[in-house]
Amino acid sequence: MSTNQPRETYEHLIDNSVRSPATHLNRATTERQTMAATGALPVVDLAPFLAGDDKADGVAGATEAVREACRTHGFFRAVNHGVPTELMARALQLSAAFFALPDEEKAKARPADGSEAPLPAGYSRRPANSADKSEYMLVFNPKFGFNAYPADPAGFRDAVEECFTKLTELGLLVQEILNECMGLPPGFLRDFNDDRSFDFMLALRYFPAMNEVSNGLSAHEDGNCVTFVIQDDVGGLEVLKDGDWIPVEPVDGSIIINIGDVIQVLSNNKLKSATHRVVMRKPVHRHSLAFYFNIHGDKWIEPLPEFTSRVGEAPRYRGFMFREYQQLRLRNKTHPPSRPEDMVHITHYAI
Ligand SMILES: O=C(O)CCC(=O)C(=O)O
Ligand SMILES: [Fe+2]
Repeated sequence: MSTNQPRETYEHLIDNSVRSPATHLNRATTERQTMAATGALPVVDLAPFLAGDDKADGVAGATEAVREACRTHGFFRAVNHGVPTELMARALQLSAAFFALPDEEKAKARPADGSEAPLPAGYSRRPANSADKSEYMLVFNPKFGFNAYPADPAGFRDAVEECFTKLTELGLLVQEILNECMGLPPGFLRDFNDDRSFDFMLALRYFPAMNEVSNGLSAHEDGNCVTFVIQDDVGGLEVLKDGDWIPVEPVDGSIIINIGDVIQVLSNNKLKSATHRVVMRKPVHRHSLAFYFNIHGDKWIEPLPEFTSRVGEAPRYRGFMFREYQQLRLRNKTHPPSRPEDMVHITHYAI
């Protein structure tokens, strides 16, 4: 994750989703959150947290629902999360319009060489030797000035930036909820992870299934703190749970949230960074937006005392600098290039 990574080496940092059936989500906040499943994925209503009052009805139940989902699946579907459905649909639609442009047009959305960004921003495509088949636009928090945008389609940049802002707010909220779920002192994660310069978002387009089924994105775990996925109505994202691949069905207006390796390590495996993948089964493109709520590369990551010495449990991981882990993930995917078995997982630091 150092600056000036050669262009071909950054794509696998991405461990990384446009409209869906007219499913109407129940907006009512129930006293006790249910673990009701759409497909088999837990659903959590975040409305109680957005009521702006810690004591709002439903906060305790929703916190418990998040804890349970992160413990059992590492994944959940969030509803009433504060990101407008209209914004998500607009961003996906404009993203699809961008990817439909000729390659020469898309290639113009590239930053000048020498950018100081943690990863090269702008348009790219997974190399031909990659098992994964997609193209994407990578953006950082607009305030750092790293981003390169296409001139067309009009409104794409605004939609992407609005999404970035809303997803950052959601990331901060989910971080607070996880802090509570993990029983940490109030504000611990907020102070520990107070730099937003490594957060990034991908607008992704996957290619139509070639035969009946094609690889979209190989099985992986996300290396960051928490990931947020907004997907169109095509489907293909799947989560591994107890040996079975569970489909993450598209549901209009919902956002998929999953725990990454950093939280799994900090919690000494109490919360789970689940294996997931994208499998293309339809002869159409798939679009998604994946937002990586990350942590600064210089942070030292190790299991917290709350989950080790204070409870008499052995740490399951040795400590590491986040940047080092990210670089290992990159390098092993590209030298030699790109076989799923070359992927470095968090087990690299397991004790
Ligand atoms: O596109 C998706 O639905 C998921 C992407 C993903 O898993 C990732 O980028 O890490
Ligand atoms: Fe992922």
